[in-house]
Amino acid sequence: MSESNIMLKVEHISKSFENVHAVNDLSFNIKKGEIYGLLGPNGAGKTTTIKMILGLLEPNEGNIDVLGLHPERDEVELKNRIGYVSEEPLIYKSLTPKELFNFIASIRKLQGERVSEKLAQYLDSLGAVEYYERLISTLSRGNKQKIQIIAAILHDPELLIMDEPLAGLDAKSVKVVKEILELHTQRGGSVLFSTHIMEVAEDLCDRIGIVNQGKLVADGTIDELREKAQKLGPDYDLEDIFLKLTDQDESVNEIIEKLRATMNGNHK
Ligand SMILES: Nc1ncnc2c1ncn2[C@@H]1O[C@H](COP(=O)(O)OP(=O)(O)OP(=O)(O)O)[C@@H](O)[C@H]1O
Repeated sequence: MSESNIMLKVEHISKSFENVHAVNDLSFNIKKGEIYGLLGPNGAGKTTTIKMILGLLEPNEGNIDVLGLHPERDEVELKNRIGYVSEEPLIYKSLTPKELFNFIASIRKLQGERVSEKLAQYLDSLGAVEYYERLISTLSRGNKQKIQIIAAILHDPELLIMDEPLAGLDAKSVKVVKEILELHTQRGGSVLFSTHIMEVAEDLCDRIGIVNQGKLVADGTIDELREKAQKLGPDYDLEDIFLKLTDQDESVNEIIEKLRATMNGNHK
């Protein structure tokens, strides 16, 4: 694949907060039409990585190239060409979805029948029509998340960046969002998303980067990671390799044993 097909290039980035090494020498890239998942346990450094890609945090070291742009220097152009779904859907609480989409349409200069048709279709597919004119602050977490997803994708961004996008969504909405992402990549769009759930990454991603303690401990297609897992033993699957690479395999059993011992002790 040629260089021009690389939509995001992250090279050796690091970020520390006082004495916490949140991200440590992390590199990966995303190609055109690809869904790339950053998979890691809580606190692995996924959100910090995403914030550096968006220019919301400055890396201490390393380089980031997003669609040929610099995250901080080219902030305005970047905003027009990417879509972002944050971990916490807290934006524009004092508006209704209708007001929010009117606002987005005006700042992004989105007009015409095609945009209205797409918006109506997204709202309908995600069951959001019924709360279209209710204040966003009064919506449930999952319903706020749906509005945030539509807001991020309505302008057909070349790169969609999503931090735990399926958290809080019901099964039907998860299916619809997956379909929206598939259609987005079929049209040549790319997606970066973070998750701590292996099944979500396996189901959705063309490639996965496994992150642990700020480092990329594995990177590859599902098949490549599956091959890696099988090298560990005949019964190893993707979940096993994820748990092993993120040091969660043995520690969880120890934690459960200690928990049981303490709780049972308390009842004596
Ligand atoms: N502003 C900050 N100040 C201090 N430490 C921070 C800050 N932001 C993140 N960290 C620390 O950096 C590490 C990585 O956090 P980050 O939010 O990137 O992880 P994550 O992989 O997104 O986790 P989760 O799945 O729980 O959202 C954690 O130890 C976190 O406490």
